[in-house]
Amino acid sequence: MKFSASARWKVARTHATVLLQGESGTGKEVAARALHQQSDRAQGPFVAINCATLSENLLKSELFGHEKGAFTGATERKRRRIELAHGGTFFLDEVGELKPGLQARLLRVIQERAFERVGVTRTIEVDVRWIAATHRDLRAQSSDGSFREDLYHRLSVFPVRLPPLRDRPGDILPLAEVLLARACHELKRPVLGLSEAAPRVLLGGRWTGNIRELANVLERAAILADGPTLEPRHLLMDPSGPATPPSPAGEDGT
Ligand SMILES: Nc1ncnc2c1ncn2[C@@H]1O[C@H](COP(=O)(O)OP(=O)(O)OP(=O)(O)O)[C@@H](O)[C@H]1O
Repeated sequence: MKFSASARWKVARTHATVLLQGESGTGKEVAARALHQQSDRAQGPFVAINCATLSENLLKSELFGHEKGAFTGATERKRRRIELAHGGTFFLDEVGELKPGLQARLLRVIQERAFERVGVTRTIEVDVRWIAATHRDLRAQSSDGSFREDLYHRLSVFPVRLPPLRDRPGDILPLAEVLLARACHELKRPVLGLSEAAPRVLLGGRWTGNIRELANVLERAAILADGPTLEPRHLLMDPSGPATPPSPAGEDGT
């Protein structure tokens, strides 16, 4: 399913659940924050959790919190992230990594807009807008049984695919300018300009790490460049990734 850019901004203003799909580094978290900022919840909290980095138990406790005495070591009541997101947006990153038990609990929260803290039966109502992201094919996962089909349908009310950078070469240079300015700003140095030869090198990259890789290359370049201009020799690309054509001798000033 493909939606135009204007359709994507229409959905930002709604409460609809959005599923962002794309390779690592394509900007899923940036898109989730932008959707939140464009919504009428912008003044509310934006709470994120990465489902791939925590163990199942820790993730359960982080998401739902627990009541004092719910298990050994639970010495005090903990409000956790779903409660903290009340009135705002909850961003579930790498949702395809959720284990089946947590998938079931999450489905209940999304369907019933309420949940129970670990250790209590009293339900807590929450008003949360859900945005989920994954680098996996969640539809395929739901077909092969590794992801609940009902949860997949709940999450993919409005699916948005973020294409890899190599499939949108027209975005490379505009993004490079923004990322270079950001890197220079962080390094507290005047913003560098691109030399005449630098765009060819940037456009020749494979960018398997997508925008994140582009940002890293430009940050390194901003550290290395000592004049006002960024030259091809400052662009240290990952040798396993880019397919940069060799530059004619002397073109980059080396
Ligand atoms: N539109 C954009 N403009 C400027 N920078 C961007 C844009 N999109 C992404 N970036 C930058 O690219 C990097 C990766 O973005 P982000 O973390 O959103 O990607 P992701 O798809 O969520 O990655 P992962 O799946 O690995 O978590 C970040 O440094 C982010 O600031």
